[in-house]
This record gives sequence, C-alpha cells and structure tokens, in this order.
Amino acid sequence: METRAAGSGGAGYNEALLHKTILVGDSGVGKTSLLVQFDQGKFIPGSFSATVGIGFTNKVVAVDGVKVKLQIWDTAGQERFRSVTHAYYRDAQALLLLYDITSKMSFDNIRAWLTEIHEYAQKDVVIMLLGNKADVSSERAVRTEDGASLAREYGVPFMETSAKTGMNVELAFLAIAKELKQRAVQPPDEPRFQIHDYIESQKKKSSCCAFA
Ligand SMILES: Nc1nc2c(ncn2[C@@H]2O[C@H](COP(=O)(O)OP(=O)(O)OP(=O)(O)O)[C@@H](O)[C@H]2O)c(=O)[nH]1
Repeated sequence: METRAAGSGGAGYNEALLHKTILVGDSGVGKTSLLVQFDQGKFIPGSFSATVGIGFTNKVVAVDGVKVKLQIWDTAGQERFRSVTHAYYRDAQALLLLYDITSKMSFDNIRAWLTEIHEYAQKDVVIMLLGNKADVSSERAVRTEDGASLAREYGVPFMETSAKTGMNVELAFLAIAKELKQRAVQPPDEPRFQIHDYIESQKKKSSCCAFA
C-alpha cells in the first residue's frame, strides 16, 4: 500500500495515507457527477459529456485525526475504453461501483462489472455498490431492495446516492476512507472497522428517510 507522510501537517493530523480509488460502472450512471459533487459540492445539470479515457482527482479527508488522501480515478464507462481502464484496477485499493436507479440495464450489468473486478483487481480491494440518481424517484427502475440484495450476495456495502442533491455522497467516500485507513494503520488492540455497521449507524443518525 502506498503511504505518504503529511507535509508541514495540520493540527491533529499525524500522517497522510494515499489510496487509489476507482469509480466504475456503465456510461451515464453518474461517476463524474458523483466525483464533482464530492470534490466541489456542486452538480452541473444539463448536457451529458461522456468521460474519455481516465483522469483523477485528489481529495483529502480526515478520519479520526488522520489525514487520508484519496486519489479518485474517474473512468469512462463506455465499452471502447474498457481495456484502458482495466489496467488501472490492479493497484486500486478501493472501487466504487455505480449503477443508475433509473436504468435497469446499468443494474443488470453490475454482475459483469463484478466479474471484471474479480479478474483484474487485487483480491482484497474494497468494493462498494452505489445506486445513483436516487433523486429521480419518478423514473425509478431498480428497487432499493434489489440493490441491497445484490450487494448482500457479493458481501459488499451498498447505498443509494444522488450526485444531484449530494445524498450519501460524502458518506460513501468517508466510509471507504475509514476502511482504507483502518487497514493501513490497524492499532493492535482496536477491533476491526466494520464498514457495513458504520454505514448503517450513519444512516440511522440521519433524521431524513432518504437514505437507502
Ligand atoms: N438527476 C440526476 N442526474 C444525474 C445524477 N448523476 C448524474 N446525473 C446526470 O447523468 C448524466 C451522466 O452523468 P455523468 O456523471 O457524466 O456519467 P458518467 O458515469 O461519468 O458517464 P461516462 O463518463 O460516460 O462513464 C449527466 O447528464 C448528469 O447530469 C444524479 O444523481 N441525479
């Protein structure tokens, strides 16, 4: 795992850990929008311009006094870029796998994505399944239970998100950062971080019923 010491250091930060995280899923599910929402806290509506190839954004989050640096790679969902993006799976520590809750096809393709991930990524890669565009409830084509059930089948955490409203976007990245940080700096007497339990507890904390 790649780690990096913090520079002059902010208050309370001991170190900066760099973790490569990749966004994958069909074209148009909202990978770029999710990253823009997490990075800049905004959503740019309107015309859809498909990602060409791959690019990354660095984002630092604080987890229990430790600075965790996520290097988040946004991949092109289009089939023609698949061979390029496969090359990036190998040294990824985490993968956020997205489908669009208004697109049954993007959900049906999740099994194929998981097969690719198992073929090209490291065995211990952290995977999270996200059902994006949860704000578009009138066009919902995938039930929340079906997303949760598929995630259970593969033993991965799941939540619905909206890159438009920001729902669960920060939580998704924070849960990933916590898991990665825990794996890198596991204190000997601390119980292992349970990403599923963490997500459930954070969801319960919210008074809003919008969490999936
Ligand atoms: N309503 C709504 N629209 C969204 C959401 N996320 C993305 N979109 C819209 O969906 C379209 C596709 O979003 P992108 O973020 O470009 O999708 P992508 O997965 O990066 O697509 P590729 O780059 O081709 O792989 C855009 O028009 C976005 O504005 C969301 O959470 N809610």
